[in-house]
Amino acid sequence: MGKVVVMDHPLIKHKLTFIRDKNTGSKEFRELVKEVAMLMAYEVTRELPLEEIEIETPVAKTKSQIISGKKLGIIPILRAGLGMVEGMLNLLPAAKVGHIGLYRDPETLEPVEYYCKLPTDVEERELIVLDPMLATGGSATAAINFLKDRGANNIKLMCLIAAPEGIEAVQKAHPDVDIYVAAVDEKLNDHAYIVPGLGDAGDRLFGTK
Ligand SMILES: O=P(O)(O)OC[C@H]1O[C@H](OP(=O)(O)OP(=O)(O)O)[C@H](O)[C@@H]1O
Ligand SMILES: O=c1cc[nH]c(=O)[nH]1
Ligand SMILES: [Mg+2]
Repeated sequence: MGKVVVMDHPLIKHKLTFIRDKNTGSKEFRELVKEVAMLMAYEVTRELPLEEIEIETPVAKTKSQIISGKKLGIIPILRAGLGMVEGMLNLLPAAKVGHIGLYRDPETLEPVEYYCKLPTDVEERELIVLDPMLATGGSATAAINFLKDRGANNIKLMCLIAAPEGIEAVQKAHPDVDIYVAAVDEKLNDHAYIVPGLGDAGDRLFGTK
């Protein structure tokens, strides 16, 4: 079973409070989502393999470590996942970005695909799927299915807020995928919104209703 890593850093908790607040407008919301994604990138990359190279400082030759040629891919689930891309790229500038367009049908709650553009060598990359919200888990599960159908086999999922139901659904469908979240909330409401959550992440990022 994949692990679930819940961030416990004070900076993440602090910023998440203002992300949740309904009085936070789109500009600040976008900035905060970007910043939390950047802070989470630090944790989600913790296990990247290192290799030692020789360099010369102004004082002496020495051996020092770099990330060992691992190819990364970040995969935002449109739309709301887009809000996390810039923060990730700030720390992982060489990562390729693939996009999966999905929306959740408000009646059936089933994910509907409308776009998919991935790096050609997706099967060779370590992939991090981005979506602020993991509610029923239907969208994340479908996105990971797309990636696996195209040969990907090294996938992590990174979300801001998860419902217990969503974590359970992804773990059941994809037991090989580790899940990184800033918070696990209480439950889903009758419309499958996360409680207390932050509302509709896409609408708050982009100012739509
Ligand atoms: O876990 P689930 O029950 O599938 O719900 C989560 C999905 O719902 C939201 O997207 P939405 O459908 O609102 O699309 P949007 O990003 O375009 O707003 C969110 O960004 C996730 O992708
Ligand atoms: O709470 C939720 C659930 C799904 N999608 C969102 O944006 N928010
Ligand atoms: Mg939305």
